[in-house]
Amino acid sequence: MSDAPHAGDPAGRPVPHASASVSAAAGTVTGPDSGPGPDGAHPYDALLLLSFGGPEGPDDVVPFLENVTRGRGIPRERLAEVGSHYFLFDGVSPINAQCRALRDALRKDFAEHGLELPVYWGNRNWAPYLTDTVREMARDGRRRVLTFATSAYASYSGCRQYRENLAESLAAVEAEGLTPPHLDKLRHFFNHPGFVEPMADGVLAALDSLPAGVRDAASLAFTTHSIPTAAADTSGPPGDHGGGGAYVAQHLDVARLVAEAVAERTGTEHPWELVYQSRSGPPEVPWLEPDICDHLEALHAGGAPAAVMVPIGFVSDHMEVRYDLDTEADAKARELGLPVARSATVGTDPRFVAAVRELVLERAAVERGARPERCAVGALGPSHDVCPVACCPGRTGKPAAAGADSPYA
Ligand SMILES: CC1=C(CCC(=O)O)c2cc3nc(cc4[nH]c(cc5[nH]c(cc1n2)c(C)c5CCC(=O)O)c(CCC(=O)O)c4C)C(CCC(=O)O)=C3C
Ligand SMILES: [Fe+2]
Repeated sequence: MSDAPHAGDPAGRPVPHASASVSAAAGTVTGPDSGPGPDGAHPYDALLLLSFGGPEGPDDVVPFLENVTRGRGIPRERLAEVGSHYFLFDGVSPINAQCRALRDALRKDFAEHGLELPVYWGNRNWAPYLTDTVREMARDGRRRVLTFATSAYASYSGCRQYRENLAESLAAVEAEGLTPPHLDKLRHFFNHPGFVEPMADGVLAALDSLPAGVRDAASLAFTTHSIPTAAADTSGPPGDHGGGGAYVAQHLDVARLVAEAVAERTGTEHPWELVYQSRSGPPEVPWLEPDICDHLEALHAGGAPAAVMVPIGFVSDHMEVRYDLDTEADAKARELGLPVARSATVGTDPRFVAAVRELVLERAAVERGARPERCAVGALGPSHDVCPVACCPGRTGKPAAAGADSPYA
């Protein structure tokens, strides 16, 4: 935080220097555990936690899936299949409970650090719906709101689609005669140490849970949501397009960072690979591969004694993790006789919660004209604050808020 005045830590601990060289391997805490300084989060008057949403009972499942897939060309069989995953869990997705927990953890962290910034929560696909939340913020008189979307990496699905949802909600609230707040969006956080370090800890714990005889030679299978290769190739700003785009490059860097942190702490270099899961869409459309289940087969065939599945694509243990990994991929591994463990997602790890606060304070300082230190680990550097024109393009050219091509300047 170079230009912004620095209040230090109310607990009286020394304030560590925010640095990209902070060792993920040493398990040290991340950037500045900083208080807000006299400007607080000015010019922002609220934080919006924006997420995917999920059903919370059997009657919600079909309407939820209709919301998710409207106009997306998902085959009927795939929908029935995905619906059955939710019914296995009584129609309850874990994601909303996890968002409530994150919202509450953020409120607590902000309060503990003297940051007066209300936290709202809205979803793309299920209640609390984003439009209802934007209306509530308008009624509460919020004028400028910073959005934290629970999606770490660049892609249409993880970035622009959320920005399109923001634009739709702004338009809907405006049409009701209300003045909605101006909305900005935080930079992608994939390479923030508060995201990377808890994942490295998770891998160490998962390795420890494997039988001692197979632990040292276990492979790390870093896994994320598959997307169409065409969407991957155009992910991120135009200059990053092609060859898997920013989406693949960002995941590869996180995987490498976690693998290196694990090697440093165990003294053992585990072989690793980036693989994909939760493929959807018609079979003739190419999506990123290999699939995690095929990868487990290949590992087994190649003589790997064990594997850790590391869900770097997801911030919490929602359905993609509980079903696609803990149920389906786990069954595949059992069938093969391959010992596997699944490492933890960051969830409400205090380092991740603190990272959100740091990102909020960083962006607020930028908007005040300061040049704060921008914490990031790995080779790619901190991501852009404002998505440039043609960043993560969609098929429809819908208006998107919180970017250089936003009609809501
Ligand atoms: C990149 C990415 C993320 C990570 C970034 C982020 O977190 O945003 C993500 C997250 C999630 N995806 C989720 C659920 C679903 N995703 C679907 C469909 C799709 N996801 C896609 C991509 C992503 N998805 C894509 C390209 C499609 C095809 C349809 C389309 O092009 O839009 C479908 C439809 C059925 C199916 O086709 O599988 C469902 C039900 C849930 C909630 C889980 C819960 O309930 O706990 C979460 C967090
Ligand atoms: Fe983007």
